[in-house]
Amino acid sequence: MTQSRQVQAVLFDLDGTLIDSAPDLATAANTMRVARGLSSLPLAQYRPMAGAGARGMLGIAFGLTPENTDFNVLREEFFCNYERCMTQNTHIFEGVPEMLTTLSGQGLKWGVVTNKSERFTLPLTRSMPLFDTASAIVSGDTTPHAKPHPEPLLEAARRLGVPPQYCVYVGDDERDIVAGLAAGMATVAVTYGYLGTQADTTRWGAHATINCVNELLPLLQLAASA
Ligand SMILES: O=C(O)COP(=O)(O)O
Ligand SMILES: [Mg+2]
Repeated sequence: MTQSRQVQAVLFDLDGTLIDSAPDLATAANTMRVARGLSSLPLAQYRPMAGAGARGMLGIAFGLTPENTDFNVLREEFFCNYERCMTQNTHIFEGVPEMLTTLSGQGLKWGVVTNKSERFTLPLTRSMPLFDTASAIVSGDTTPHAKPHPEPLLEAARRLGVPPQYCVYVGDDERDIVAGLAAGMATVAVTYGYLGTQADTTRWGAHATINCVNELLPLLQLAASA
């Protein structure tokens, strides 16, 4: 982190940052393929696009883009499948529970800002006790705009009662960093989720990039004492 600022709260993206939802997203897309007589595709094929949610999965499964006329109908079918399987093989990334416990122990608040809609975010986070200690959970449809718009991040900061300049936003996609910077927050890009360490995150403009969960706390302590 290059800027000197006192960190009071850490906000996290959900998919690809706190949780690995790629297996269940892939299952929802493969269910659609199988229903059409096509074979399932391997998870490795879906994984790099998991950060783009339904759009990413439908792109891999059927080469679909939001410009296709039947995109919305197929996306709703995907959502219905995902709703049925979304807690089956989704897990929290290694090191996340310990990292959040340490953050809370240091008196920092934490929260979630995701582009997933509340329809999925709320049941998913309620199914994992980890999220009981989150001070705010803001979804893609909680405010009128989703990331890369800064509004959901500003809403989370409001709910935490922490000015945005004292918040750090951690995410695995360029839209996370764009939103964080627009909200006036310090930003950290992560590569351990769906992208892999070869990902070129430098052009996103994040204050820092981490390749594993354990790198976050030293970075924040550095930022806090800089
Ligand atoms: O489901 C999505 O579109 C992505 O969700 P995320 O913002 O938590 O990465
Ligand atoms: Mg993400």
